[in-house]
Amino acid sequence: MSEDITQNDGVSAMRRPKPLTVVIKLGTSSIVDENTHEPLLPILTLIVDTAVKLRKDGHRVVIVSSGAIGVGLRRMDVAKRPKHLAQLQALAAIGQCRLISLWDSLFAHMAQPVAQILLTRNDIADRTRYLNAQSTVNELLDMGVIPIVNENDTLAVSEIKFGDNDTLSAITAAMIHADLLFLMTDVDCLYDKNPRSNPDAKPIEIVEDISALEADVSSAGSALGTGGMSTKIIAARLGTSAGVTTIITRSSNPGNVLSIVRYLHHQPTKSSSSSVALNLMAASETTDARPAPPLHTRFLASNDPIRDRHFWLLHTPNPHGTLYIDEGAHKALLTKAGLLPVGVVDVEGNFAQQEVVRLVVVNRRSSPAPDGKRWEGLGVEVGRALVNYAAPEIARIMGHQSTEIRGILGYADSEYVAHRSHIGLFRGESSGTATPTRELRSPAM
Ligand SMILES: N[C@@H](CCC(=O)OP(=O)(O)O)C(=O)O
Repeated sequence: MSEDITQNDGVSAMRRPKPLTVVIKLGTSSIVDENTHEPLLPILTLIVDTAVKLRKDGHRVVIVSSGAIGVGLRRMDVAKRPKHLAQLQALAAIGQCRLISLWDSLFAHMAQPVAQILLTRNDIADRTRYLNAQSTVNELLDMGVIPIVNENDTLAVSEIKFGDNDTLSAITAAMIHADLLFLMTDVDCLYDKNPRSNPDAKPIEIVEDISALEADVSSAGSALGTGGMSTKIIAARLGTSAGVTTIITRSSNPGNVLSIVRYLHHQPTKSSSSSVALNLMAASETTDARPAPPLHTRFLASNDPIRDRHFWLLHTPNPHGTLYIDEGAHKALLTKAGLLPVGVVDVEGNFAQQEVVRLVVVNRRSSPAPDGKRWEGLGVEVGRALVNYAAPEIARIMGHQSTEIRGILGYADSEYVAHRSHIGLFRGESSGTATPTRELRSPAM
């Protein structure tokens, strides 16, 4: 992640880290006052200042901005967030237009163009739309524009909602292979206990392995927003699994973002071969004399990130069905083999070829439910796959050798029910779309 640059004299060559792609997520409570719903102009102005400085440092910046409903409440003089979905959607439609115009006018003072991107989960579910969203955001970044992303609340109903913008920001960051995701919140960082009720709570500054995290995430979201600390942890799991270093820091001091990025992007020595990737790691911090950055929690990105098609597969909502597979098949998937029909135990749903299904591991030796439901509802979801055969076909070939497929179906498109490159396996991160069969590995809380 670093590049060689040759100075004008053509003699001295040094390495300087490549610019970063930085996603900054602001929740409703950072955008509008919780009681009056008036925009928090001092914070918004500082965010603009920070984003413009990051751009001047050469970085690519995306803002994920909540606040449409909050701004809509103020615009229509509605005192309390309504419960009715249609009213919320109407307020979001009113507020989003004001919100983006507010961002646009603030950034216009600094001659910084911005763009509005509104997404629903369905946009992510459809592979073509996902790739379109990815290339549009990348194109905007190449043009030096700051995309401002929010959920398309007017279209999103519960089953196609991200639900909270923490998740949306992590999916956006993963989609564009961001280096850093900042989740701005009302505390400096994550603590081992709730700092509001425990004065001796200790900050957690670096999280190397999020699955081993022990922290109190009981702080609820604000009256307007939907998130809280727990959705930030889910977002951090998503982000880090996709190779995005995820940072929690205080939203009331947006300048922290700039200090942290500069700290992480700093090149310690001229001759060092260290890269941005190394700088994002905890170990490098013990060896250089940089001034400490502001307090924050940094979740380190996975060294083996799940990206592109695999990330999309795992986080696409509403899989079309379920394949129950045995433990032998699961083991084979872990060693990077594809899914053969012999390892499939049961099929649920009526999906077609090339649709996404859940993969659920069951223990073949434990007998299926006696009520004729077979394996339905049993097992643990371990991943998702894009299948080569439709549900009725898999029902016929399951348990058989691949060499028998042609004899059974009259044709054989592939020896695999799903090719390994079309299978994504969970590693402890949450898709936010988990099924009841899925055993989520949540942090000890
Ligand atoms: N999309 C919604 C915000 C969703 C939400 O509540 O997000 P957050 O405030 O980040 O918990 C809006 O713009 O009002």
